[in-house]
Amino acid sequence: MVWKVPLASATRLPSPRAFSTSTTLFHRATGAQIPNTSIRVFREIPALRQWRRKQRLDHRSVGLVPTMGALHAGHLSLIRMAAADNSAVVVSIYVNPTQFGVHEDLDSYPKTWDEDCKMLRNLDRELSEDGGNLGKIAAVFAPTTDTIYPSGIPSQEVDGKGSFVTITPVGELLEGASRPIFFRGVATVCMKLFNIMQPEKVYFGQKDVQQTVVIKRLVKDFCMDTKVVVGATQREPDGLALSSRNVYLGTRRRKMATVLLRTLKLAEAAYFSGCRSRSELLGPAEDWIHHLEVEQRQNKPEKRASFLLDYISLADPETMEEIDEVDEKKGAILSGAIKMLPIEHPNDGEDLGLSGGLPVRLIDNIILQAA
Ligand SMILES: Nc1ncnc2c1ncn2[C@@H]1O[C@H](COP(=O)(O)OP(=O)(O)OP(=O)(O)O)[C@@H](O)[C@H]1O
Ligand SMILES: CC(C)(CO)[C@@H](O)C(=O)[O-]
Ligand code: BAL
Repeated sequence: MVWKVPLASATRLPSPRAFSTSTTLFHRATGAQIPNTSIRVFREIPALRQWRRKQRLDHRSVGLVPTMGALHAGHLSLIRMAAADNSAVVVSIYVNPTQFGVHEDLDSYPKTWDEDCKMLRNLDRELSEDGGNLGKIAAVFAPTTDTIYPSGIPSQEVDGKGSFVTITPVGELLEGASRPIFFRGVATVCMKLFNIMQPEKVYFGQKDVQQTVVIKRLVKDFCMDTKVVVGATQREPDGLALSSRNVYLGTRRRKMATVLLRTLKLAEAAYFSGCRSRSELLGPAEDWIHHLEVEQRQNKPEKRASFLLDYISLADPETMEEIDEVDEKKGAILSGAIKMLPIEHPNDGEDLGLSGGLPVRLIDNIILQAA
C-alpha cells in the first residue's frame, strides 16, 4: 500500500498530554477516567492488574474487546455483546505496530481518541439504561508501546527477530499471504492482552474472519483460559462492512467499494441455489469482478475508481485452507480482498478521503452455514 514509517514514530496512542485534555481526566487517587463516566483509563499494567484482581475477588467476570481505536458501530456492537455477558467490559485501544508491514499505513492509521471517548461514554449510558445487561464498560486499556513491548518493538521485517507468537499455517494464508507479518503481530499482541487482562471472554468481529480463526487457534494451542466470541459484521446501508479504514476512501471510491460484497453475494446465491463445487460457486463471481476491474481501468481517468482484486476464497472454516467442494456438514467461508487504487485524476474539490486518497485494502466475507 503506501507507507514507509520510521519505527520511532510507531507509538500510536494518546500521548500523556491526552490525560489532561477534556476527554480524559487524571485523578491522583483513582487514576484517569473518561469524564462524566465511571470508565477507568489504564495505560500501565500494574494498576490494571490490581483492578483485575479486585474483579476476581468480587466474582465479577471480565470481557475484553480488543481494538485499534477509531471506533465505529462495529466495535460498539462487540462491546454491547460483551456487556450482555460480563460484569465488566474492558476495551483495549492500541494501534499495534508489529502487525503493520514496513510499507503499510501505520503512520496514517486514523486516531480519534476524543471521539472514541465520547462514543464509549454514550454507549455506557445506553448500557446503564438497558436493564438487559449484566455489566457495562468498566475500563479502557490504552497502553503505550513501551508497556506492550518492554524489550523494544520487535522487527516489522518478515524475517526479523523478536518475541513473537506465530500461528501457522493458517496465519500464512490469504490475508497472511498479502500481509506476511500481520497475523504474527496480531497473535503476539493478543497473547499479551489476554495475559495482562485474563478475561473470561474475548470479543472479535466476523469482518476479520481469518483473524477469528487465528485467535481461536491461539487460545486452543496455548491452553489459554478464555472463550472467543465472534460478533456479526456491521454494515453501512448499502452493505459495505464498517471499517476504520473506510475514512481513506473518499466519495468516488466509496461508491465502488461495495463491489467486493456484491461479488461474494453472487457466490452465496449460487450456494443457495444448490451449487457446491468451487468452480460453480466462484467461477461466475470471479468473472464478474474481473469484468468490473477491467471496465474501471478503461473508464476515463476523471470518472474511474480503479481497484485490484487480491483474492476470492472458498475455504474450510477451521483451517482457512482452500476447498474444492463445500461439505454441507461443515459449511465454508467465502472471503475476499481488493485494493482500491488512488484516484488518478481528482476533479476540482473532490473528496479524496483521509490522507489524500491512499490505496485502501478492503476485506469482507460471508459464512456458508453448515446444513
Ligand atoms: N464492521 C464490523 N463489524 C463487526 N466487528 C468489526 C467490524 N469492523 C471491525 N470489527 C472488529 O472490531 C475489532 C477491532 O477492529 P479494528 O480496530 O481493527 O477495526 P477495523 O474497522 O477492523 O479496522 P481496520 O480498518 O483496521 O480493519 C476486531 O475484532 C474487528 O473484527
Ligand atoms: C485484534 C487487534 C486489536 C490486534 O491489534 C486488531 O488486529 C484489530 O483491531 O482487529
Ligand atoms: N482489523 C484488522 C486490523 C488490521 O487490518 O490491521
